[in-house]
Amino acid sequence: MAKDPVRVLVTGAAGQIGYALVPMIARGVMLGADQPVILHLLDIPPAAEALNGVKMELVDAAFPLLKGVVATTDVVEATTGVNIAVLVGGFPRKEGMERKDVMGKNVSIYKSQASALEKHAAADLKVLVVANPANTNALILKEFAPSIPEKNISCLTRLDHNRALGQISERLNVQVSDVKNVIIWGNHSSTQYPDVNHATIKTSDGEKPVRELVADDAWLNGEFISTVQQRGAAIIKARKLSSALSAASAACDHIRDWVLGTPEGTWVSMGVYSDGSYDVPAGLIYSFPVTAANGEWKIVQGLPIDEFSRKKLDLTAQELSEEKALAYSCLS
Ligand SMILES: NC(=O)C1=CN([C@@H]2O[C@H](COP(=O)(O)OP(=O)(O)OC[C@H]3O[C@@H](n4cnc5c(N)ncnc54)[C@H](O)[C@@H]3O)[C@@H](O)[C@H]2O)C=CC1
Ligand SMILES: O=C([O-])CC(=O)C(=O)O
Repeated sequence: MAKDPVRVLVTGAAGQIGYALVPMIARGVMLGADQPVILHLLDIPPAAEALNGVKMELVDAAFPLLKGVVATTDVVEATTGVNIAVLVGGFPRKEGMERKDVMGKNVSIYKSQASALEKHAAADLKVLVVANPANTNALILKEFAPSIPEKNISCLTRLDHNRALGQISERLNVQVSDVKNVIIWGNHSSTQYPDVNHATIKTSDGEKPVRELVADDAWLNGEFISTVQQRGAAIIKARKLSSALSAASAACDHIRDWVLGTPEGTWVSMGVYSDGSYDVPAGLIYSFPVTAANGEWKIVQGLPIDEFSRKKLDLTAQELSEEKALAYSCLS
């Protein structure tokens, strides 16, 4: 029997990530090739005409899985009945800006969208915040939507995770699909800690540690980390626009693995509400290694954390605590 359609909200749908993301969702990249979808697209009035253009193109693409498109500038209409919300709407960072610089503009959007989602979305709503500062926007959303279970609110660090896989694959000249279990800890910002201490590569002799195959700790502890941390800025410098196709693809990976489950023996990185695991302060949205099954994620427990890593986990937690305070000061 055909499945019932899932309603997926994309905010900022007239923007550049939105333009890359909506066709992926309509093709089944996010929820599977047998899952019909109804897209809810939200943007603000100055972008209404462009948003309508996106809707026209979705119609023109004749996607078999796409059962409807609601394109609107009305938050209530956009959020009504949605099962999944991918929140991309906001102001992107420009060259020379840190993600903190876009804080004031964005947190107030997330406060008001929290209320709309709480009132109008489906009971099983899952939220992915993409817009920066992604962790802190997600935290504000959580705090101003107390009836949405905290386990249903997350932010995107999968792009950073995929960037780390990509760097290892390039360095060793191996297939990216043979690299797994890198971790992005902490904030989706330049303090994030891309950790390869538990990452492996599939070889003809079985799985081997990334550290052993790279055999260059100076690179792994230095340039590798800074390249992943600064990749967003490098893309902005090259394109004069921030990452879009890779961000859209990562958003699909994030939701797909959350809803459909992670492969056996593989974890991914997701920004989720901290419960104090790994001595990360509770009450932050922090990126952890997670596995998912039956639509629920779980933080991978018990990984040994060496002294080098400990400092980096703490540094990015510190930044998130400061961002939280700054966000509240922007809201007051
Ligand atoms: N977490 C991650 O890995 C990444 C996050 N980002 C962030 O994603 C966000 C979107 O990036 P782009 O698509 O490149 O930006 P964009 O400027 O092309 O699109 C943003 C869209 O959001 C709309 N918008 C603004 N306020 C809104 C509101 N209140 N409600 C609904 N829509 C609203 C704008 O009109 C625009 O159409 C930015 O905050 C960017 O920094 C970008 C790349 C990666
Ligand atoms: O760097 C930015 O502002 C956009 C972004 O989040 C990324 O590409 O990781």
